[in-house]
Amino acid sequence: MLETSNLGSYPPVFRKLNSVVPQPKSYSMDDTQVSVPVPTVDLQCLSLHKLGEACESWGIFRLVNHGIPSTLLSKLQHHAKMLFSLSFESKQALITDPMSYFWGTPALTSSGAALKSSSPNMNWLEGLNVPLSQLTQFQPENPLLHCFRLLLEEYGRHLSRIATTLFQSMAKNLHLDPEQSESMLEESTGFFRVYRYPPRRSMGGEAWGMIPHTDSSVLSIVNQDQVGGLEIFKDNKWLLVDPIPNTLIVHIGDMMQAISNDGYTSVRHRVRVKKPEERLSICYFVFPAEDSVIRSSKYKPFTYKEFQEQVQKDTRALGYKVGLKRYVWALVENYSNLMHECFEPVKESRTATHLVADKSGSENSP
Ligand SMILES: O=C(O)CCC(=O)C(=O)O
Ligand SMILES: [Fe+2]
Repeated sequence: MLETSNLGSYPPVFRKLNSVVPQPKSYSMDDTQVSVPVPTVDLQCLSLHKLGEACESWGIFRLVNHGIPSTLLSKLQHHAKMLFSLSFESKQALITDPMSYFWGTPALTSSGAALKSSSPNMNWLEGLNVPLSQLTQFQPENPLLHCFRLLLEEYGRHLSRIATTLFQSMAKNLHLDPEQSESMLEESTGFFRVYRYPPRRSMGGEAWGMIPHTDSSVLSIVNQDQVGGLEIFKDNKWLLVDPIPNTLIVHIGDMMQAISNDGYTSVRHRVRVKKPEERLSICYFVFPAEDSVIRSSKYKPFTYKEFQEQVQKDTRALGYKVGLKRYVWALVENYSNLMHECFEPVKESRTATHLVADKSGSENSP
């Protein structure tokens, strides 16, 4: 429950607990909530067949027997909770480069600052952005932050191991060329997002913690507390992914979708904030090496760097992420044919976006 004494820990915009946040129609909250048992993958006895099925049919799975001590998971959650409960001003002062503190949006620039978007949507969250490769440079004097940093470092080593093991098994399943696939998951690109979703009280007090989106990553690995709120879109329905202690949720991201030639799907998901309790999650994202070219029969070749720059451009200009649709061969070709038929020069402002943008698609996120 949100204690009044804790109010000062929230960014001011979240302190008017009963204010209604405007949400576009496509994000309407009235659909029913049904829990879904997402497929389970056991990392200790990894079945390539089960893993393949989960990635093809769901784009998400629950990971068990991952080898992370439960004490590390609970210490991380506990420390994250304590950090977030510091005053808003202390967090702004303490959380400095290479970490960053943000709220209201998960869309950040490469330096970790909130990205200015044309979208009016408010995501009901505050978060820390933590680039793993720069974590050792962060030597905070604050003992709580120092301890949290050490825990994240240890956790980061586990997640690099897990992501690599999973990716290598996926690459085997997909018969990827081992030499080419090596640069498709670059451990040094890994970063954490630690989120707190402030609670909402009754009476019209509803908002999205995070609006519907797909992740741009190869893989994303979520460690959520027991409050719940993560939902996925499957078979035209939004379904709740219940929290289960000591398990992790793995999402297929856009890059994995492209690498797999659409064999695996980057799952659309969102976070609902409804309960009068705050929710905490610690999410890990990993990407291809920035300049490695991703080739597939579905998409024109691109590097992750280009993709990310495009996502940021779209988010600034349109208010949402166009994502992979921008790179679909057929759409790109149709568009240029259309232009030739019209005998018109292709104007800078009329890019393929106008043909492929899908506002229900998503806002930018990792
Ligand atoms: O907090 C969560 O459970 C999910 C966060 C998420 O989807 C994201 O950061 O992209
Ligand atoms: Fe996400």
